[in-house]
Amino acid sequence: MPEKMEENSPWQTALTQFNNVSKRMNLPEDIHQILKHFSRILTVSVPVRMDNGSTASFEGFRVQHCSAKGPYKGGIRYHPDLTLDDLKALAMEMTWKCSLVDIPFGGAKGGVVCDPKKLSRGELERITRRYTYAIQPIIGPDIDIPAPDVNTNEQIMAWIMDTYSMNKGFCSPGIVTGKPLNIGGSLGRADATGLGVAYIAASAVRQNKKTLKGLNVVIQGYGNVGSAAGKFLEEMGCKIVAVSSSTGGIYNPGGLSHNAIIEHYRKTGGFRYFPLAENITNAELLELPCDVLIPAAMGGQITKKNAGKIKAKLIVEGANGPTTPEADEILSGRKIKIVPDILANAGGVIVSYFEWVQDAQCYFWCKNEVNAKLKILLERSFNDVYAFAQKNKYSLRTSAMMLAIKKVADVFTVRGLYP
Ligand SMILES: NC(=O)C1=CN([C@@H]2O[C@H](COP(=O)(O)OP(=O)(O)OC[C@H]3O[C@@H](n4cnc5c(N)ncnc54)[C@H](O)[C@@H]3O)[C@@H](O)[C@H]2O)C=CC1
Ligand SMILES: O=C(O)CCC(=O)C(=O)O
Repeated sequence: MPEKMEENSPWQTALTQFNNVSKRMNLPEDIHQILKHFSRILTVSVPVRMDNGSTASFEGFRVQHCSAKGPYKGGIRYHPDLTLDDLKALAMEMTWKCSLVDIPFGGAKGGVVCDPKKLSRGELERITRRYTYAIQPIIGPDIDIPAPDVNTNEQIMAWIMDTYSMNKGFCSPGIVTGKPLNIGGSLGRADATGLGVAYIAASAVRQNKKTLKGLNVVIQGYGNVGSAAGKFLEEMGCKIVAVSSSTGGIYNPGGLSHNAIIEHYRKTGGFRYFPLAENITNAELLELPCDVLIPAAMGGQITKKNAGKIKAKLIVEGANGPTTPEADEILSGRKIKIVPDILANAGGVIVSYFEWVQDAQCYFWCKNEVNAKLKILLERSFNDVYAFAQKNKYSLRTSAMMLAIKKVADVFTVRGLYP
């Protein structure tokens, strides 16, 4: 019997999902035991001088799950509600994600408990530099390579790269990905996760002999991932009908122009009160009628409370962990297809891998080359997962996890890392 999955913390959910998939695929017990634990969890104190002269101490973490296939890889999140529990779930998911799309990394995730909206640029820089100093003993271009996640961006990656390089005494571009171009960033990284979401949406509708042309799309969270997905899906012929940020969203069944809503956000700091659109809450947005729903904000948004009211035909998970296991079951009973996060949002870490490769060889690729390689990896991964799901009658999530875990287990078997 699979373990019952309550709407629990992200870590309990990730662990229960792993336990259930592991049981289903008869994962050897010794490998199961290795993978349910973490290689290393570091908690750090980040004391920082604030602009008003006081000193504040923030809590920071770096969680490293498994490095059997290569250095640890995963983003850095700045959020006031961040917990170690969130990061454990996210780090484990990074191991599965990298494995699924065949890039030579293991999983990690980190972050600082802080609210960037309440910090000045100087405070943000000092937090980032002090956090980098604190986790420096366990990161490195061949050890653990951070990247952007929620509320972090290429400027923050530049400060991490600079602090690490200063402490080492030489310039080390390969320490982070998602950096600005002029310090070793890759063309295409900023948009890669969203472009990947669009490629995956196209692959998913292709299975029903359809194209994206004319499909209505709703996107929760129009940040780095959501807005890039919106831009590319619009270019591919979709109609973006609703978008949101943490303060709420807008809806126009006739369609919203990507450029116009971005300009409105730039001027007002939000999407609400956009001309010719209805203001809606994030909860209302998830229940709108549409062809494709893209959650691209925080985890745990689609739950047993709203899963019965979702009207989308297809869900493509831009965010990490947006659907709880109970919601998954309800949606699957309602025949709503879900492309899981570890496949749908893998475009970001794939181009991070390309950035790391380019930094190592000190030779940089053009954007077409980056995007073409991204498309090949994502379409191949989607086809593998889809074929496995069809053959075995599993959901796309279970199939993706099984394929990913199997590849990690095979590495343990060959390397002989287990007793
Ligand atoms: N940045 C990346 O390359 C990758 C990000 N992800 C995941 O995608 C999601 C979004 O990440 P980013 O776009 O990088 O972050 P971001 O910080 O650029 O954007 C987040 C967006 O979500 C909105 N938001 C925050 N809380 C919300 C809430 N409670 N309800 C509705 N909207 C809310 C924000 O206002 C913002 O528009 C996260 O789950 C992240 O882990 C996954 C793979 C890669
Ligand atoms: O680009 C990366 O290395 C990691 C991105 C990330 O944190 C994620 O895929 O969730």
